[in-house]
This record gives sequence, C-alpha cells and structure tokens, in this order.
Amino acid sequence: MALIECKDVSKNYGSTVSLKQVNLSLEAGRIVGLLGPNGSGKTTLIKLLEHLLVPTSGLIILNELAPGAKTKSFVSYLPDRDFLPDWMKVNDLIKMYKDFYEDFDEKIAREMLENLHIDCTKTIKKLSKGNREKVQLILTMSRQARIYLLDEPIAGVDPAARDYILHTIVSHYNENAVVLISTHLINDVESILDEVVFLKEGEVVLHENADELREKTGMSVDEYFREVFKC
Ligand SMILES: Nc1ncnc2c1ncn2[C@@H]1O[C@H](COP(=O)(O)OP(=O)(O)OP(=O)(O)O)[C@@H](O)[C@H]1O
Repeated sequence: MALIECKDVSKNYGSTVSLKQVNLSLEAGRIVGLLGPNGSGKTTLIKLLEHLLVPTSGLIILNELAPGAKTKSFVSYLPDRDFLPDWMKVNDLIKMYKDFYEDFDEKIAREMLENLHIDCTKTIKKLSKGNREKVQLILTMSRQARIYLLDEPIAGVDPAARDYILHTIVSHYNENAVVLISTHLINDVESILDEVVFLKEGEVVLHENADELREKTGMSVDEYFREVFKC
C-alpha cells in the first residue's frame, strides 16, 4: 500500500507554476531520492506533504489521510533551513521532542549524538553550522515515524560525517516507513536509494528503481542526472 500518494497535484505561486500535475505513489520500506535542478519544485512538494502548503489542485493522501494535524503524528520533517531555537541546549531539545512526539526515541538520539561527538550541554548557538544540521537530522530520524521528509539533509555536513548520517538514515528507519530525501549530493546518497524521482520544471519526468535505472542506462544515478539536466 502506498504511504505517499499524489494525484494530479499542482501548485502555483501567483503566476509561477511550481508543480504541474504530479502523480506519485511511494510505498513503505523504500528510500526515495527526490532529485532535480534548482527551482524544479522539490521543496514545494515536500512542503505540500508536510501540510505547510496546500495544493492549487489535485489530491495528496498520506497513509490514507489528507495532510493535516493528524498526519503530523507520523510524518517526521527536516526543513532545508535551521529551525532550532538558538538559545536552547541540545539536552533541552531532546526533552522537548520527547514531550512533543510520542514516537521519539531518546536512546537512539543520544547514541547518535554521542557517536558524532556532539556536546548536549551546549546551546544551539554555540554549535558549528554542520553540527547544528546534524542535531536537526538526528532529532528528525529519532522519531519512529511512517514518513520521513528530508529536505537537503547533508548539505552542510562534512564528508566524513555524511557517511555516518546516511548509514544512520538506513539503520533507523523501519520497513513500515518511507524516506523521501531531496538532495543535490546525488553521488553521496545514491548508494542508499531504492528509488529515484526526477523533477524538471515542476513535473515528474522519471520515477524508477535505482538499480534498474543504473542497469538500463549503464550509468550511475549521478551521471544520468547530469546527462538529463545538462545545461
Ligand atoms: N514563496 C514562493 N513564492 C513564489 N514562488 C516561489 C515560492 N517558493 C518557491 N517558488 C518558486 O517555485 C519554484 C520551485 O521552487 P522550489 O523551492 O520548490 O524548488 P527546489 O527544487 O526545491 O529548488 P532548490 O534546489 O533551489 O532548493 C521556483 O520557480 C521558485 O521560484
């Protein structure tokens, strides 16, 4: 059964068409790369799924529900920008997440923070940009959610920590969940992707199994992306 279903979803910002008739069906147990050039609509799609935006037309169904207050309980969302309050300590954030989300697993969060050598007694303000991003991603992935929406999760993170983070994504989601990752760092993430979705000017131009795509094209997903979107 599809956990994420988009039927003819379009989104306009005034006269700007951001998404055009998007049809997408994503099932549990899959890690899906949402790939496309700047301005192709990746963030818009993720915001629609998180119910931060509503479609201009079309229908979105998440685990049999329309996006709204109820779906927030099983959708774990990482925005493409800082969202943690500067003045809070990492320890306070863990407490806040525990209070806020029933599915938050403190043990997992603490284990990941320790492995990435993040001092939980520090305030967010005192962490480096990369470490702030790591904290955000760890909090997001420490929920036992059904749907993870990760918008550019590793953009500011150093290459050594990227591998750990990607490994963390793979090992901390379960077979009942789907992970949708928007990224430009295709080379880094492609080894963990089961499926890829290419967005071009707001339209889904490809949705394929990653292995089958590599086999069919004789290229890595990264190479194929560069071919399709050559400037
Ligand atoms: N608040 C807004 N008001 C008007 N237009 C917007 C707004 N947000 C996005 N857009 C437009 O919608 C289109 C899709 O933008 P979106 O941010 O979803 O793309 P993206 O694929 O996430 O890009 P990037 O890779 O640069 O993050 C672009 O043309 C963008 O200019």
